[in-house]
Amino acid sequence: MLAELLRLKGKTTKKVVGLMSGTSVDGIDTCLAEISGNGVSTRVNVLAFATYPYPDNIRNAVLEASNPSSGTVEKICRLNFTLGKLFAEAVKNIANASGISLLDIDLVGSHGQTIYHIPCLSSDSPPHDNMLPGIAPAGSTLQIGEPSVIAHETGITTVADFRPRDIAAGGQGAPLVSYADFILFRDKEKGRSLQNIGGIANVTFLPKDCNINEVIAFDTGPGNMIIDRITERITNNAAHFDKDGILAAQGQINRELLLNLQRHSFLSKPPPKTTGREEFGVCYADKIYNDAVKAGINNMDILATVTWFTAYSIAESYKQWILNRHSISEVILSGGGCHNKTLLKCIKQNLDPSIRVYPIDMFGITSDSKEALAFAILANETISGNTNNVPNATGAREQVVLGKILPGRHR
Ligand SMILES: Nc1ncnc2c1ncn2[C@@H]1O[C@H](COP(=O)(O)OP(=O)(O)OP(=O)(O)O)[C@@H](O)[C@H]1O
Ligand SMILES: CC(=O)N[C@H]1[C@@H]2OC[C@@H](O2)[C@@H](O)[C@@H]1O[C@H](C)C(=O)O
Repeated sequence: MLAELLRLKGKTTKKVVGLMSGTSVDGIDTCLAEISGNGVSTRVNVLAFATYPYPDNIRNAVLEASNPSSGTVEKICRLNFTLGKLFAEAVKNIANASGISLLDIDLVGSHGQTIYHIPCLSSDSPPHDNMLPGIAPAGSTLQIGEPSVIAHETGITTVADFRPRDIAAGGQGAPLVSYADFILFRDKEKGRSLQNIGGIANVTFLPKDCNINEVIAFDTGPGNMIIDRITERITNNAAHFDKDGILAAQGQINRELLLNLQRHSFLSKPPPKTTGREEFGVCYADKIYNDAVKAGINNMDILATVTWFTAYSIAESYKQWILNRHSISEVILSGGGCHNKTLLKCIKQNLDPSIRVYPIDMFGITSDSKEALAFAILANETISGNTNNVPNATGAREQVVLGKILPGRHR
């Protein structure tokens, strides 16, 4: 293993595969990139990207495992190795599609699949939550997709399980892409927001000419998660998302429903903050839908209103936590939500007209590939021995080296 680590540390340009499946549970984002250098001198060249969709049974198994009322230790235990296989297949598929041998890939960085996330235990958490009273309560997080399977099946050294070390350092274990955003997008002339719209939406704000400790990053709230679930309800599961925002465009905003949504406590919570299915998942969205139907609101208006609320939660978080001290010149969007034209229109309407809003694709990175690329970069940092969390984003007490390293087959 030492020989492998020394080989990798000595290699200035590496072929790295980043793997990420997020809270939308739509599939495995797989990015093959050439990464040169490390730290602030990192340079990346994306060679290939693909999303390998989860088969329906796997998607349902992940959603079931993520729900405390249906998940069991046996289901999670089995799913961990099943996803490890699928993630390994994703590496093999992207290598095959790119016409390169697995032997030419130096490293894999795998986020895995979040099953459950507890950002932090408050000091007054119920005893059964905080089982070690008197010892600083920490949060906890679980990502599965067994990296030992990835390393064994591909023969490639794999870095995975990035979030726990940040939580061990007192942070919330998320958001982590802010490190990659800093590496790739900091600018000497202007402040810019990198806004991810995945199942959950999160922002990295890079003040003009900032250093890593000046980065502001947090989850802004729901991304596609509520929109997806309401779309499933109004289409009786015929659709999992509002393609291009076509359905929401047919509806009108219901003021009463919007006011109710805007009262969600997450919006007024100061950073550092992260969220997930636990707060904005199926249970939350189903209650919103069922109450709205009882109030006589029609389906398209419900979808139009939650779409507007998602945009509002993003813009409102800028006003509350960024624009009070900084100016934002541009917002660069990534994540699958970029494809929702109605959501993009709502975001622009909620932001000051002076702020330019455009997709990340203008920087040669597709909106769907950014997170997978970020975990390739994080893996390169870990193998280089560099700290790669952003304490200002997660609340960690210090910068730490994230992840666990599983050596590939002996070369
Ligand atoms: N054409 C489209 N029109 C509207 N929405 C779309 C379209 N394509 C994808 N999406 C949305 O993007 C979502 C997937 O986005 P993405 O892969 O960025 O989420 P994720 O990475 O799983 O989430 P997170 O960043 O929270 O981990 C889908 O669930 C859907 O809501
Ligand atoms: C626990 C977890 O998986 N959180 C995700 C989720 O999806 C978006 C947002 O919430 C972000 O905080 C995080 O993922 C991204 C990749 C991050 O860590 O930056």
